[in-house]
Amino acid sequence: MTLHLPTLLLLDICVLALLGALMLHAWRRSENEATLGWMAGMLLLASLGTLVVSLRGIGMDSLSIVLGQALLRLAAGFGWTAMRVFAGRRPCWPAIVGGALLWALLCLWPHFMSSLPWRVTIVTLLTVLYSVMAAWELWRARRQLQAAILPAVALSLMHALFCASLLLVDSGQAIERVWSGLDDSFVTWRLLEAFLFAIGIAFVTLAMVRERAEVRLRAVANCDPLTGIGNRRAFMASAEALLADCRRTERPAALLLCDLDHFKLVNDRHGHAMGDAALIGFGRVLSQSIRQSDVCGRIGGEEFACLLPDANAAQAELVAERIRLECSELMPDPALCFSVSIGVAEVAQAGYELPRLLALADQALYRAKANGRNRVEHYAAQPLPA
Ligand SMILES: Nc1nc2c(ncn2[C@@H]2O[C@H](COP(=O)(O)OP(=O)(O)OP(=O)(O)O)[C@@H](O)[C@H]2O)c(=O)[nH]1
Repeated sequence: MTLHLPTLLLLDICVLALLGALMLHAWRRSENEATLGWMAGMLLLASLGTLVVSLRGIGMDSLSIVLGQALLRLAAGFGWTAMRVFAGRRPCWPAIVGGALLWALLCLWPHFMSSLPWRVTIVTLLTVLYSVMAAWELWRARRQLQAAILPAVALSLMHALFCASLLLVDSGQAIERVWSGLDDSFVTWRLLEAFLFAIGIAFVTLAMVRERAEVRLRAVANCDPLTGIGNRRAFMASAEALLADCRRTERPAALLLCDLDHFKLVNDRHGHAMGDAALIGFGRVLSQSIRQSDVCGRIGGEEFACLLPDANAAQAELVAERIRLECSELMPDPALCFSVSIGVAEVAQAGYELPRLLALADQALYRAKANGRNRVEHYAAQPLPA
């Protein structure tokens, strides 16, 4: 099959420009997510570079060769930087413009300018280099990227491989034939591959940016902004899932309901900033006192909850006692009498229903408050104190 080169060039220029404009729009809408800005730059530069390259043959050969290829190398530098900033690294300007500069400098050398194999070799090597660098930027940061990066890595490596293999079989002879008037499908296939790569990498980048934004939004929606531990919504969802797992595997579980004592006094006497610091400190004590398999959260103003799988009431009371003791050491001023009351309930009494477990733990908490605060009580089916 032979593709019509002028049609392909026109399509390439228009589609890249359109994609670049759409990417620019996505960049502005995403509150300036830098990856999209660099990707928009890559697409627009690629469109412009292709336009300048296509001017060859109408009396502007030198301009087309030097400027067109320099713009395309700059586009490759922008594409690499899009992946680099997505991976959390800063743009490196010398390397971004390095490819285009090297190209322009080599073009000052008449022997290089007159040698098509040399020109094609350098252009291809620079493309391969930027593509491999883009894949490497993503791969080295893969554990913290919170998005599926494999499509982008695979696309970049396939692009590099394709260009490298063309270099091995051609070294510019096909281009010579095309521009001297002979039709050759070889160059059109190369152009088509670059075109498809640009479209593919643009969509894959959009998907990566979107996926990461969703993961971050979900984390924000589930996190209590003051203490940094889970909020009520996150606690309820995780605890429900954990309880369902315990029910399925017939494991015990216990729930701790913690309420800071006389917290209104802390705020009234020492100000809200001190109250906030106490809440932050308690959140830290709580998350450090439990195992990784447990879940905890701030479920109200000064109310916190923990679900402990594989623990009965006696084991849960030990954990609660540890939390209570650590809490009493939180405040530097002993006059503050900063303490916590904790109610404990277990699934042996409440069953595997979270609302029932919370209700029984709440009754135990009420008993702890009524019996003088700064203590741990577990649920007992006795009448509550008045
Ligand atoms: N600083 C601060 N205070 C909060 C926050 N959320 C809730 N509070 C305060 O926590 C206090 C809770 O007071 P109460 O419900 O009367 O309970 P308490 O004073 O702890 O008394 P007991 O629970 O009976 O020991 C209120 O003064 C709330 O304003 C917060 O995010 N920061």
